[in-house]
Amino acid sequence: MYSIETENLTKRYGDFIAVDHVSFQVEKGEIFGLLGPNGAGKTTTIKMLTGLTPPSDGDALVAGFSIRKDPIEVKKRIGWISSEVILDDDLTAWENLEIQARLTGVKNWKDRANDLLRYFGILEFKDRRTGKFSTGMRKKLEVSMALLNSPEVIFMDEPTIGLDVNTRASMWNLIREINRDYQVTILLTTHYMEEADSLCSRIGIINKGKIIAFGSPEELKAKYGGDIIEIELKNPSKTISLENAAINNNKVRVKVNSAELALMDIIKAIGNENIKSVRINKSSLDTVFINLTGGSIEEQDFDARKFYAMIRRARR
Ligand SMILES: Nc1ncnc2c1ncn2[C@@H]1O[C@H](COP(=O)(O)OP(=O)(O)OP(=O)(O)O)[C@@H](O)[C@H]1O
Repeated sequence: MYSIETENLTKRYGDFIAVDHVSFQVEKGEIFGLLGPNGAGKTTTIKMLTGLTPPSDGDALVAGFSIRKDPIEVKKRIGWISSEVILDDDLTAWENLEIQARLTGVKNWKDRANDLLRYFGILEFKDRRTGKFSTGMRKKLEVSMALLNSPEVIFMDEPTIGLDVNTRASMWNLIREINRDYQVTILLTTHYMEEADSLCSRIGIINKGKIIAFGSPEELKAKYGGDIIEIELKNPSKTISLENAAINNNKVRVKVNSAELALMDIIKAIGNENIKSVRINKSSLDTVFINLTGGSIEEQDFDARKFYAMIRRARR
């Protein structure tokens, strides 16, 4: 059973195609990741799935309703956490929840709000202005707001962008916990490989508006990844014959399916006496992305614009 099914979902801005005939399914209860560099089309996909912008072509069913025909029914059944700040810092946590309840048309929200604040351990701060909240507390409140209408699906656009390492780790735990305890399907976007690897049961890799690969992190690594064995030679002038090897000065890089299985044969082929050091790089989503696109999602892709907008608002 699917919580999200997209078919040829497409968004054009003039002649430019931001999302290009994207089709995928997200199973009920899973954490699904859309992974890709800045400008790949992740936010635009979320905006279409949450009814914020209509598709130019194609359609999607979210919680069983068409985003084209029944956007209002879709909105009733989803929660959304944007990478932008959504809290009003001049209001208390409780007042922010009240606004959320009004915006989403949730009638008897108070018991649910109390339960959520208790679940996240911030009930005692409910009457404190959110301007005084730590980043971790803000995230918990934002997630509480997204869960207020008991959604079937929560969309999270770059949920950990700009967070420090510790807060990011807490956010990962929190995402896993709400997925388990509230049985909510989660679709998140990220350009952090390790985030997708750690959190998602399945991933769609999106680049230039197209899904270029699809599967569990393990499947993607097995199909497009591969381990790399790097050997430093003592005597680079000695001839070496190895398949899939790139030799550069005194370094040999060999791409293999499994480093553990291939290592002994490679050492034998090179000769023990000619080896200075051995390094193994295990297959990662980074290798997958490089193999698929020829480039990597690097830290420079980090979106300073969004991050600083968030900080400015948080300080206001
Ligand atoms: N309203 C718009 N008008 C014109 N082009 C747009 C509009 N919104 C997005 N785009 C373009 O569509 C492409 C996809 O943008 P989108 O925001 O979906 O990417 P993304 O993968 O979420 O990356 P980011 O993390 O930078 O937001 C980009 O090239 C962007 O410039």
